[in-house]
Amino acid sequence: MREADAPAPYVPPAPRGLLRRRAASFGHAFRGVAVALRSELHLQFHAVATVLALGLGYYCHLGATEWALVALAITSVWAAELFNTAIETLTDLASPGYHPLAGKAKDVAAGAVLLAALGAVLVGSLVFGPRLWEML
Ligand SMILES: Nc1ncnc2c1ncn2[C@@H]1O[C@H](COP(=O)(O)OP(=O)(O)OP(=O)(O)O)[C@@H](O)[C@H]1O
Repeated sequence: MREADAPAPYVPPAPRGLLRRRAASFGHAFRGVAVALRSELHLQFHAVATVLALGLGYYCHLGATEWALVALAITSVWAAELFNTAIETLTDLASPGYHPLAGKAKDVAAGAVLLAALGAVLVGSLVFGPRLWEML
């Protein structure tokens, strides 16, 4: 069964009150990350890479600016991958059959992930490269 044909999940009524609605929105967002993480192999790879980068950063005693750069690089890749997953899902829903525009949407979304990943490799090389070189 295609994901698009799956029965719609139960959506509870929106909670009353501003704070409860905000809390519910955070819940939806975290559920989105969890759902994508369970289904997307690329995100699971990013999760492992994130743990490794954080561990290496701790080991190398990074400074505040370096931590900021590494954090930005990590979150950029996660954000791009999550947008890519959302676009792929919507594209499969809107265009289950072959369509050049569907292909274009997926290729462009994948391009965003590629650019974010290249940026992360650059940041990682500049921050960790010299330290690892010294260790060798
Ligand atoms: N409905 C479609 N119409 C036209 N081309 C498509 C369509 N679906 C996929 N493609 C082409 O196939 C490529 C791969 O699509 P696919 O949905 O398999 O994503 P993927 O890159 O394998 O990502 P993932 O591994 O996350 O599923 C797209 O980038 C696009 O070029």
